[in-house]
Formats: sequence, structure tokens, C-alpha cells
Amino acid sequence: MKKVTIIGSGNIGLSLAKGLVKSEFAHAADITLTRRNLNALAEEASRGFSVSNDNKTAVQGADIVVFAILPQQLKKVLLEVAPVIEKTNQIFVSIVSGVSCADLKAELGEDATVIRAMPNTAIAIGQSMTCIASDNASDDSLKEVENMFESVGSVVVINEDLMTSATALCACGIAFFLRAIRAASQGGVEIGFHAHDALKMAVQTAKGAADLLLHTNAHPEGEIDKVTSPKGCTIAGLNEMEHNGFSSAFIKGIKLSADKAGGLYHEG
Ligand SMILES: NC(=O)C1=CN([C@@H]2O[C@H](COP(=O)(O)OP(=O)(O)OC[C@H]3O[C@@H](n4cnc5c(N)ncnc54)[C@H](OP(=O)(O)O)[C@@H]3O)[C@@H](O)[C@H]2O)C=CC1
Ligand SMILES: O=C(O)[C@@H]1CCC=N1
Repeated sequence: MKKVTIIGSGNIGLSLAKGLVKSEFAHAADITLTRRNLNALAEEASRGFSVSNDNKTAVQGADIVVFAILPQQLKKVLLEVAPVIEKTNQIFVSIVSGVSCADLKAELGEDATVIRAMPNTAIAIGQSMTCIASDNASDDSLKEVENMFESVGSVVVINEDLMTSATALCACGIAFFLRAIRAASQGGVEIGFHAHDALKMAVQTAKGAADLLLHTNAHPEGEIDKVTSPKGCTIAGLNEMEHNGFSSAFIKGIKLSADKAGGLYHEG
């Protein structure tokens, strides 16, 4: 089993930790979680994770070190751990948005093996879409990190220049689809369902749509054509949504997220 240290155990760091244990990629005891407010990790400590507020100690002996802190918090931590890292044995994975491999190596050293990864919070249940990229990792190192993220979802290896796009589409994207589900359930309440039934119906309908595409490799529009009866109620509803900017709003939101994701580190 690999030893994994996660620096920054907030929303995504903890989701990753839970997913890795659930998938049996690692035992809780092989995962070290850090944050400054150690009290907030009491529950994880009781579940067998090693917890610490000492990043320097926590990185030592780890096979894979994952940085999961905010872009604005990263530089200080990189400078803190740089003197104690083992460049020949350790892989450094950053899931911090807007931080390039060059930025990481500028602080950790040019010979450090750095890999960027962009998962989403469904990683906690093994359903992440994770994109990974590196400009210097060996095939073996890249494979090791790919295996880790494949244990908790799907992985696509991409060119580094597409990482901010991956951030918007996949990492932010899960929030966009969640909001769409909430909107559908709100519509369901207006047309007569109690909120809990409307939400359950919206969730299962969204899951069915996603699974349909995953299982058949079909194009969404082909599946939509099967639903829209001539002069029917689906095309009426769909066109009303489009007149109100549904696709356009989604596309514009994704573009704005991608623009924003690129700038968070250097904005400071
Ligand atoms: N949330 C998401 O869905 C995704 C987020 N990301 C990226 O992951 C990163 C983290 O995001 P998110 O989890 O949402 O943010 P959170 O604020 O939830 O988590 C960040 C964590 O880092 C800890 N932290 C801050 N400074 C230090 C430090 N010096 N040493 C150790 N721990 C520290 C904080 O705890 P404390 O204050 O106690 O130290 C906090 O728990 C961001 O860069 C984001 O871009 C990427 C993909 C998805
Ligand atoms: O909102 C954010 O900035 C982070 C990055 C991707 C998901 N959450």
C-alpha cells in the first residue's frame, strides 16, 4: 500500500481521503491529513487517519504528497516543505487550481516530480472525473497517480495547457449539474410534488440521463430526439428553456469559471 499525505484537508482533500479508503487504494492509517486547525480533524483521527498540523513532518516518508489547499495558501506551504522533501522517491500532486507544474517546481526544485490533478467532490464515492497532467513525470510516476485517481473514478490524461478548462468543466462542473438538479426539483414542486419527492425524481432522472450516455456512448441530442414527440410537451419545454438562454448560460458560466480558474494563484 502507498503512503499518501494530503496537505490541506478541507472539502476536496477530505473527499479524496474518504474515496481512497472506500476504494481500498489505501488504509486510513496509510493516509496523513494536515490542516492548521487540528481540532477539525478529530472525526478523521477517530476513523484511523493520521492527522497533523505539521506539514514538514507529514511529508516525510510519504510516497505521494497531495497539495489540496487554496491557491492563495500554496506558496507558503511549498516554501515550508521544500527543504525536507525527497525528490528521488516522492511524487507531488497538486489539485490546486491555476498553479502550473512550473510554479510548483519553482518552489520545490526543478528535479521534483510534479503532477497536476483536477478531481471533483464525487471522488468521495469513487465517481470523480479527474484530469491529470505533468511536464516532467516519468511514465511510471504518471501511471502511479493515474492508478490512484482511477481507484476513485475516471481519469483522462491531458496537456497541461488544458488544466484550467478541466477545472471549469469537471471540478466546477459538478456544482453546475447539482444546481440544474435543484432547479428541476423546484419546477417539480411548482407542478405538484412535495419537495422530497421532487428531488428524488430529479436526481434519478439526471442519473438516468448520465448513465444512458455512459452506457451507450450516444450523443445527447440523439437521445433528446427520442424524447421529443412532434408537437409534444418535451420540445415545448425544451424550446422555452432555450429561449431563456439555458445552453447559453451553461456555456458562458463554464467559460467564466475557466477564466477565473487560471488566475487564482498569481492574484495572491
Ligand atoms: N472543492 C472542490 O470541489 C475542488 C477544489 N479544488 C482545489 O482544491 C483546493 C482546496 O479547495 P477546497 O477543499 O475547496 O478548500 P478548503 O478551504 O475547503 O480546504 C483547504 C484546506 O487547507 C487547509 N490549510 C490552509 N492552510 C494550510 C496550511 N498552511 N497547512 C495545512 N493545511 C492548510 C485549511 O484548513 P486550516 O484552515 O485548518 O488550515 C482547509 O481545510 C483549492 O486550490 C481548489 O482550487 C480542486 C478541485 C475540486
Ligand atoms: O471553486 C473553486 O475555485 C474550486 C476549484 C474547482 C472547484 N472548486
